[in-house]
Amino acid sequence: MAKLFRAVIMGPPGSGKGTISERIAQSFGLKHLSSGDFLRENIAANTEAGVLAKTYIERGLMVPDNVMTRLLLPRLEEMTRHSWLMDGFPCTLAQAKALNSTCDLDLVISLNIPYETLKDRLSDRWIHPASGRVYNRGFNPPRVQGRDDLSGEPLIQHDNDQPEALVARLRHYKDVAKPVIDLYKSKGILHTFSGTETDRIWPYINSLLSTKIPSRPETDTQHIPMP
Ligand SMILES: Nc1nc2c(ncn2[C@@H]2O[C@H](COP(=O)(O)OP(=O)(O)OP(=O)(O)O)[C@@H](O)[C@H]2O)c(=O)[nH]1
Ligand SMILES: Nc1ncnc2c1ncn2[C@@H]1O[C@H](COP(=O)(O)OP(=O)(O)O)[C@@H](O)[C@H]1O
Repeated sequence: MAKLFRAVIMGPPGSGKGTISERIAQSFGLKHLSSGDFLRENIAANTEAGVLAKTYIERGLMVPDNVMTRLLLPRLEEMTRHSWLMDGFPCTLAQAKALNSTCDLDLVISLNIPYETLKDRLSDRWIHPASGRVYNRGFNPPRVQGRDDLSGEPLIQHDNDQPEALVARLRHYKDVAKPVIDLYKSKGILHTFSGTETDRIWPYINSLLSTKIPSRPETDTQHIPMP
């Protein structure tokens, strides 16, 4: 069996982690894992961790490190047969250290996007809450305005995507991400991409990954379901 590939994508809110992760998953057949999706699944299933996490998310707070690691690390340990790309975890140094003790990462992608760009994107971000599907009126609009493409259900905007809340979220991201980025830099696995447009950044990420993972064969395009 080919060697498994394990990668993490980091970046401030709105930097395009979700958008780029989907492209990586499609092009290279990695499983796209998202901390936000794991949390939403646990909340929907009323698990102990989900009930606890909900109380933080509802208040716009980060979920405590021990809840995140208890939730995610066992799921990652189970993934012995698939290469994966994790989006949204680790967020803090404590999470990164816990992940380190569970697995060896091959690569970390860090997105470096100017504040003005983030502000513009997020103030125009529309979300389908049930699935986490994300739209942007200019970049990837829904087929019918205000409606999810697959379910037809209404799209919503997050209060914390508005400029006032965004400044605080970005400051917080910078503070907590810095030691994580430094850790991965010191391990020699950090690759930083800067720019204002996902479509301009993507070719660089694509060619970096092409040197590390074989491209997905044309015929093998089916979606791999979550375990
Ligand atoms: N205009 C524009 N919008 C983009 C571009 N790339 C992504 N977006 C949109 O910007 C918003 C944020 O992108 P996401 O992929 O959700 O970013 P994220 O880093 O996962 O964000 P968080 O989930 O908040 O951490 C979405 O509405 C995207 O559709 C781009 O190059 N240009
Ligand atoms: N690694 C993490 N550590 C702590 N909390 C997290 C983590 N990932 C996600 N969360 C929590 O889950 C919420 C939803 O995450 P996500 O879907 O990535 O969206 P966003 O960051 O855009 O709100 C976050 O606002 C945060 O409260």
